[in-house]
Amino acid sequence: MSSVIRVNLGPMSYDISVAAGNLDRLGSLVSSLKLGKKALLVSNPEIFAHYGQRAIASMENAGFQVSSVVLPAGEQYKTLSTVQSIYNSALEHRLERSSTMIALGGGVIGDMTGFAAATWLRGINVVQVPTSLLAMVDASIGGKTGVNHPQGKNLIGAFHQPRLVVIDPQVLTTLPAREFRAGMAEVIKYGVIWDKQLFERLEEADNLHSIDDLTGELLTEIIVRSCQSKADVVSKDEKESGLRAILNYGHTIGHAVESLTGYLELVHGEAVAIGMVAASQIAVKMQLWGNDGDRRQELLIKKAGLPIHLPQGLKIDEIIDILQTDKKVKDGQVRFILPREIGTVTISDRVPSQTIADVLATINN
Ligand SMILES: NC(=O)c1ccc[n+]([C@@H]2O[C@H](COP(=O)([O-])OP(=O)(O)OC[C@H]3O[C@@H](n4cnc5c(N)ncnc54)[C@H](O)[C@@H]3O)[C@@H](O)[C@H]2O)c1
Ligand SMILES: O=C(O)C(=O)C[C@@H](O)[C@H](O)[C@H](O)COP(=O)(O)O
Ligand SMILES: [Zn+2]
Repeated sequence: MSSVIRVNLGPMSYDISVAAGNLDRLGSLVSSLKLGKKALLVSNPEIFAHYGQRAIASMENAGFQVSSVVLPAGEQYKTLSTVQSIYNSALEHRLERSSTMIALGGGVIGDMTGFAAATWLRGINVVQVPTSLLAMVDASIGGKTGVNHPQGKNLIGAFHQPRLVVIDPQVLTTLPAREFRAGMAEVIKYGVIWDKQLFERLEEADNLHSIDDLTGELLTEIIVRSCQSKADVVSKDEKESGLRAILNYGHTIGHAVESLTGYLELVHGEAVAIGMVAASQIAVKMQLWGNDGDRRQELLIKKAGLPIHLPQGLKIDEIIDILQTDKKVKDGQVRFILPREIGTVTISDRVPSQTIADVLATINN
């Protein structure tokens, strides 16, 4: 099964192509964009070892001159100094304004490559080739690019849309199970914020722990529905002036927890799962939604083997403090995305600090 989802942004519109075997079609897919002939492939050691040569061969067969740069793996390396290595490589290989950076990897590689492309020569092309479930359903789409600051997650960045997103679900066979589960957190997010039918499809599955729990058809359906949800939202509000903030469901607390644990204890999707549990309980306390929605979400999060409690050793005051660095803060008010019913959320800047503290205490280990 193959699908093409369109992100509609006027002249900056682009396709998300989802099909088994797409990695070997990368060159011909990029060729159809009529970009310059030089390309820089950015990856990390493990992903490059699995898929780098296939991606390069496909690009070269389509007539591109391809160079590559391999960055260290891990969220702790999503920094300006790692991006510097991409700039160095772009300089060494004389990338031009018509050239293309190819991000082959998870969200960390995607965010950094996107940011390098947004800033090199004041902006060159980027094609996203996501290899983790999380990057396929979320990070590769929508043009949020950037790196972490020591004081907070994704504080440095730019909006820079890809020219194309190329998804090959077959590469998920080598993705570690923990990373698969992390991707499921963002999938569940779409079910809660936008796509009730997706939520119900997930509820029907016996297990969501690993790729082996799903048929190939269900996996593709989950990827395509998630990409469609993100494309719908981004097409309506590219730069998060309103609606797009709903994609941040679970991220207010999630980012705080990631940042406070130095990006070493939890992966992004796990932190988002904890953040969704917190946001849901806040919504229950504020009588925005009932216990049933909260229970159904928690069941799904558990079914995906994701955490529902804060990691040990975090101080609630510190979490509340760091919420002030969240990008959604407006006039000093922390904004939360809160569920109302499965498939519908609301944005609120009226969550009392005591409610946040009470909920954090409840989910503290
Ligand atoms: N820009 C956005 O809109 C957006 C959206 C969501 C998340 N993000 C960002 O994405 C990052 C998280 O992305 P992630 O979960 O992909 O983490 P990641 O990029 O760290 O990848 C997770 C791990 O899986 C490995 N991996 C990836 N694909 C593989 C494959 N096919 N086979 C074997 N190993 C593979 C990677 O090497 C890495 O060790 C965070 O920095 C988060 O902030 C950005
Ligand atoms: O695309 C968006 O918009 C999102 O919020 C998607 C999130 O899953 C993602 O983690 C994003 O990077 C968070 O954005 P930020 O602006 O809070 O850093
Ligand atoms: Zn996220």
